[in-house]
Amino acid sequence: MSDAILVVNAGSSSIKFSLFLERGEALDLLLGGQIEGLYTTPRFKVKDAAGATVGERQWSAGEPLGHDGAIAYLASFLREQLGEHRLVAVGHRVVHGGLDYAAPVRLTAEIVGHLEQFIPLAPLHQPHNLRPIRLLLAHQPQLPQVACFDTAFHRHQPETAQAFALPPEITERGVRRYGFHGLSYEYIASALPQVDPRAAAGRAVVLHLGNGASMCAIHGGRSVASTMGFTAVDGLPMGTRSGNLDPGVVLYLMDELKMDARAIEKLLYQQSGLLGVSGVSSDMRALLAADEPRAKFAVELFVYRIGRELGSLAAALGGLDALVFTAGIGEHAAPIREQVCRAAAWLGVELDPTANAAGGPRLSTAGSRVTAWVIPTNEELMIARHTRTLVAAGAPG
Ligand SMILES: Nc1ncnc2c1ncn2[C@@H]1O[C@H](COP(=O)(O)OP(=O)(O)O)[C@@H](O)[C@H]1O
Ligand SMILES: CC(=O)OP(=O)(O)O
Ligand SMILES: [Mg+2]
Repeated sequence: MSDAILVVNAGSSSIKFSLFLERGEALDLLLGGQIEGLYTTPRFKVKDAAGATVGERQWSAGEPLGHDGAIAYLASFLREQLGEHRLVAVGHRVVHGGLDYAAPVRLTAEIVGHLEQFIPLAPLHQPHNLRPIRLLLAHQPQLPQVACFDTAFHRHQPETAQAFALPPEITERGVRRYGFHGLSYEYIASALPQVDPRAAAGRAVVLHLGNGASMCAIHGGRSVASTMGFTAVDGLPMGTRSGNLDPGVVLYLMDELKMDARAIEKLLYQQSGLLGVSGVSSDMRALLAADEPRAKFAVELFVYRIGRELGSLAAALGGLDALVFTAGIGEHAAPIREQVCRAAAWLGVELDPTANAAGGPRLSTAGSRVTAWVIPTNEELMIARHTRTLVAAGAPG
């Protein structure tokens, strides 16, 4: 029998989860999976640490499963899987921690109330992140819950990296650059010393290219700049998000197209990015396989923007020692990595095409001045580590 930590990453249409067992110093994955397609075509799939399927279910269109139903289903599934093991804590990914949360925190109803104020800053994520926390607080108030924030890793960036050029009365309201995907970057920063000690002590740009996509400049293990800002719609074009935009475009949409805030929100978060530009799909696999010129242009634009941001982040670092690719596209899309590395040749990146086609981990030639790597991210393990540390320290709940 072991103590178990459940990790929950609840998104707008999916709930991802992992169950870890505490084995001395180690956190061993027992199982991990997700319920995706909530409200449309819900599918549940769970695998054990060796990748074998241990649970699978689909719901028919006549059984619209939402967040609450999915959580109830998960609770009974996990109770069964836990068997002899004892659930000691639940760790959650919470996307926005605002100004106040620069580290993980043991959750109380009061803190959840405080975190609800950031819903407008992360409308695709925050409300869904908080929902299972509220439900668990109501049903199992004695079970320790910990929030791990995507913003926390970036909170110690230099002030110049965090500030917008706005008057202080606006900045003081918390209107500043936060940056996201911090749990992923923190995990990569923890793994890089074993992979490339020189870069871990020096200057690396990590490219988290998933459905949400961002890049982070890391110096000696600390975040110094990132492409996402006040919200997770900033920076690179993403699956359905626009990425950075001249703010004048928003004024134009309001004044000339008479769009209100909700309509603009929908456009920028759900109808833009790879999906909006291609008109085909938000999924990079579909775009790489498509012949339509618009699909090709969406990929070209994605790579171009990455190249531009790379120059900017390398400038913030004062040079570059390594590039690290991670998340769905970064880990699996060799053609994207190849194009990005070619666009980064001027910085000293020399790609080894064979290594790239093989998926790395090293992508650069032996003689390359700047190294390039694939490191699979593990936000769940990072959350489990934080949760264990906080609960072991007896943080009050
Ligand atoms: N083999 C692949 N080739 C190209 N893109 C891929 C591949 N596998 C996954 N992806 C991309 O990764 C994206 C999902 O990344 P992921 O990090 O899992 O996202 P999220 O955690 O934000 O849901 C998908 O939208 C898809 O475009
Ligand atoms: C912050 C963010 O964009 O997260 P995700 O990639 O999960 O959408
Ligand atoms: Mg993700």
